[in-house]
Amino acid sequence: MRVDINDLSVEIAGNRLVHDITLAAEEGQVVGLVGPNGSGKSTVLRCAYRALRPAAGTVLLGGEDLHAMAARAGARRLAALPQESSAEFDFTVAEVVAMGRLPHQRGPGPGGGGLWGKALRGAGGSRGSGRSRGAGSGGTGSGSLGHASLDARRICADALARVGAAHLANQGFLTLSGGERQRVLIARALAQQPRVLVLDEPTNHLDIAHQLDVLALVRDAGLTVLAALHDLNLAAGHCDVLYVIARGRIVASGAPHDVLTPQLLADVFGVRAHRVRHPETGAVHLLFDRLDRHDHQERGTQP
Ligand SMILES: Nc1ncnc2c1ncn2[C@@H]1O[C@H](COP(=O)(O)OP(=O)(O)OP(=O)(O)O)[C@@H](O)[C@H]1O
Repeated sequence: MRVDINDLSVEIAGNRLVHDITLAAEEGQVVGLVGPNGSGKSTVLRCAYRALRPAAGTVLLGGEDLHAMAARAGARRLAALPQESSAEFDFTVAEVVAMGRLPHQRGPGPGGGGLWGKALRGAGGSRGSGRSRGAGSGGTGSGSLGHASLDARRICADALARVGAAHLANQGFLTLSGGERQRVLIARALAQQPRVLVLDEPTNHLDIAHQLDVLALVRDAGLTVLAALHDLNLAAGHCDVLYVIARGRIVASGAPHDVLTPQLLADVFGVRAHRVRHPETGAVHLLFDRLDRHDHQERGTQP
């Protein structure tokens, strides 16, 4: 399913954070957003997964306005991994992944019982309850899916296995390391079986092997992906198209190595870049040195 973000602007408390952002991800493309800290990547993505309503512009999923869709219809099409999950899930890993199935569950929606109610309580009500569970103390591994269909259980188990976290199924989410949490939240997004994935820094907290595994997994999932990434080599190696954002505006877009030129990297990121070839694969990699701040400021740009 293609994604079109058209002329998107976001204002908070009278400040315009992003201006006239237009970008497109074609069906099955992995599209990366790169840019310095505070440039607006998360703000754009938050509009794309409906955590923020834009002041102007649209987010279209397959040509339909996401912000005009019912919540459940949107969640069947699009799953998100926010940069920092504010929810402190007092649930087992299996239960957290099972929440990915909520948009597909028949019966009452938000405000009703079952998993919807449990998830909503978890996002707010359980904060600070201190009722976290250790490994092996939290039930059956199918967790809250005790009453779910075999199909849903299989989908959740498969999603956990794909991120290499099947062994964590019974562990309390609050007891996980940062990288384990990140992988479980990616499994939850996969269990949602969306057509579009929006990922804000998916490699956050992950060791290098898991960074490569998760990006390969995302690449191979066949979904349309919109991802904010800080590591420019990972972005170049795993994205079909990159958009560069600086100070709330898109300043470049295209195939990764056409976009990440030494000039752009100097202007936008304040670094001197050297292109080198991998001795075995021949793939281009970038090496960076910090540009002298004085030089950088004289060019009228800000890192
Ligand atoms: N709720 C808010 N209120 C005020 N300013 C905000 C709010 N949310 C974001 N901003 C500001 O908007 C700008 C863009 O923030 P955003 O989180 O989108 O940047 P980013 O490119 O994702 O940064 P990073 O790489 O550091 O994650 C920043 O200057 C930030 O301080």
